[in-house]
Amino acid sequence: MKYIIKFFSEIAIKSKPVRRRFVDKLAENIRAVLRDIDPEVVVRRHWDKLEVETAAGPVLQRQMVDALRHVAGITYVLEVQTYPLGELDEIVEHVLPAYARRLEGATFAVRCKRTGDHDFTSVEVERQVGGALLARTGATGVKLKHPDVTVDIEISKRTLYVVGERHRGIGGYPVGSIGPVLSLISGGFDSPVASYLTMKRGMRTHFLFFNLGGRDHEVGVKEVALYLWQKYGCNQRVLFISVPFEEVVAELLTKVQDSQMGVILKRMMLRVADRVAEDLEIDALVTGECVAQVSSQTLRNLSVIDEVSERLVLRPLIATDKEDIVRMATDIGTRDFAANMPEYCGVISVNPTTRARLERVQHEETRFDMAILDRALANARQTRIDRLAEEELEKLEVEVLSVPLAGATIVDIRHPEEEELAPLAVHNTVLKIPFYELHRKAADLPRDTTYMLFCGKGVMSRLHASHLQAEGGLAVKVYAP
Ligand SMILES: Nc1ncnc2c1ncn2[C@@H]1O[C@H](COP(=O)(O)OP(=O)(O)OP(=O)(O)O)[C@@H](O)[C@H]1O
Repeated sequence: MKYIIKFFSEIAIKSKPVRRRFVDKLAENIRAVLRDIDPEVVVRRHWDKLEVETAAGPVLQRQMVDALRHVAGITYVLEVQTYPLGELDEIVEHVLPAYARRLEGATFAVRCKRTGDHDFTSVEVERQVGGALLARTGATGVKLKHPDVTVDIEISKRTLYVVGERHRGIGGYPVGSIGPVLSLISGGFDSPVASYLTMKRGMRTHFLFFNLGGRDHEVGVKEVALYLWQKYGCNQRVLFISVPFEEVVAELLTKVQDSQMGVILKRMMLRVADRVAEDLEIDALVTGECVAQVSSQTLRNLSVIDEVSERLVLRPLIATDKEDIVRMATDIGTRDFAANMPEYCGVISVNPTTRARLERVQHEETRFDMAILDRALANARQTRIDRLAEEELEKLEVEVLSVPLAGATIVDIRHPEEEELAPLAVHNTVLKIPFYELHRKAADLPRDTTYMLFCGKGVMSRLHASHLQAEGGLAVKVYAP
């Protein structure tokens, strides 16, 4: 099977060298994503498109299309058949089998895109193919505006491309083609969506989490970061950095006026983020803040917060309605994480200020022992995101087996969409509990059996297994075939 990858539309206005750089990056990302599914996959570069060729079977093909639909920088993935270009009537013979079934009872229009020198025009191809399809299929008629089916043909020099299914991509820029950012992620609805948007716009997005107290919260945030990276990150190397902030919280609770606490906590986060970013040579920070979403998210407060950072603070969601954010979270698959995120201890003012005054805030901060920030930074844990699970495993002994144990119950923790694409074929009893529900449902699982967690790549399952084991009570192993 061949696929044609249509670029993001903004590429049309780029200079030649910039265009080449973006296209190279996109090709590299596509290779990185598809190699996991088909190591033999071939990706070819053309000026106006990329071509992907695979000899994999239909199940893997579906997985490949699904993966491509989440690679930033792609507007369309077209399934195509290619033929050496012959005469006009030969074109008809190639198009007919690809469209006959879909045209049954439908209106259609033929669209032909042609590059190279030929002794016919695109319009002539459209007329000839259209006439033949009308005469030889069950189509009800030609309709140039809003047809039920568009018959897509491309002719490039001596090659004919007959386009079958067309899948919409997410658009944006290839991840890694724009500079890196450090995203402050807290696992609610907003910050994962903000991180997705920076990834989609081509920024290599590293994750920074402040642990305010609560292992469950940390595991939950790691999971959502890992999910975003696996689905949209194109295997780019990124870091997950976890900074212990319990001591900061304790200091704030004892030293700072209640109404100023929220703003000061965010200033403490930005101070640390700024230093982490400096070390990593990252120019911008990202947060999920949105003006007026909660009463303390005022422009005044945000500018007082920003005052401590030397770096640009990007807020991709600043003017987005909450319902649109939730819709985006649903579309990208992070909604369920947010809805199931374990409660965590935060610094919540009973009556937060909405008009922070810089002098007042600075005065409050004189009582705060800034050495605590140095300690938090010194104790930060920085892990390559693809190694998160190994790091968790180092802390605990969780057995990883490549074959299921007789009598064990396999828990398939993949996202339902992923599970549907490649159902698990084992003889054991299989429970389907998506990872975002596992924590909640684990409490009700009978204790008299061994559970083997399974996920596509073996990362999420390791992360969860060590977490469940740490909580005690369940006999858990990892099934990683
Ligand atoms: N514990 C944390 N670790 C990292 N970043 C955080 C943390 N808490 C808040 N932030 C950052 O500050 C922003 C605003 O914080 P706020 O408390 O309003 O977020 P939230 O409601 O906890 O979570 P979210 O923004 O993910 O919905 C977040 O979007 C996130 O970028």
